[in-house]
Amino acid sequence: MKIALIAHDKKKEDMIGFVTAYKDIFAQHELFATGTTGKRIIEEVSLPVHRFHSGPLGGDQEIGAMIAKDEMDMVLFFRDPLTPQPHEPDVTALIRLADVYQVPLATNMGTAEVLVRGLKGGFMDWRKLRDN
Ligand SMILES: O=C(CO)COP(=O)(O)O
Repeated sequence: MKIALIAHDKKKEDMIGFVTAYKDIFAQHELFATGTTGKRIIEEVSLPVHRFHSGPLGGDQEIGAMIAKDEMDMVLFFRDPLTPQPHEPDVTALIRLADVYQVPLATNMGTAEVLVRGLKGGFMDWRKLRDN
């Protein structure tokens, strides 16, 4: 599966801890990330990650483009709801596209945990349901 990993600055420690905790699962999938999030995962968790631009420079939109092409299977986006983001429209657009295409999207660690465990269990039939 293709999984996008994105974390706002104040959530990056959480993302590193989360990916480390579930490294055995993530290692079996193809990982994509916005620039700084991806760099930290590569350096601190030692997993291969395809890095896009940093979020404020278009990374969210690049991941959104993959969603629009039906090339992304899951998005784990640890948002910081307490800090204004200069690229808030891009963040909103990414979440909107996930809803348009019904791609599983977590915006916090609690939901991400359920999705990743679901991934391990093979609970990924949403395309079959969506495309009926
Ligand atoms: O801003 C982001 C998502 O909106 C994340 O971007 P970085 O991973 O480059 O910090």
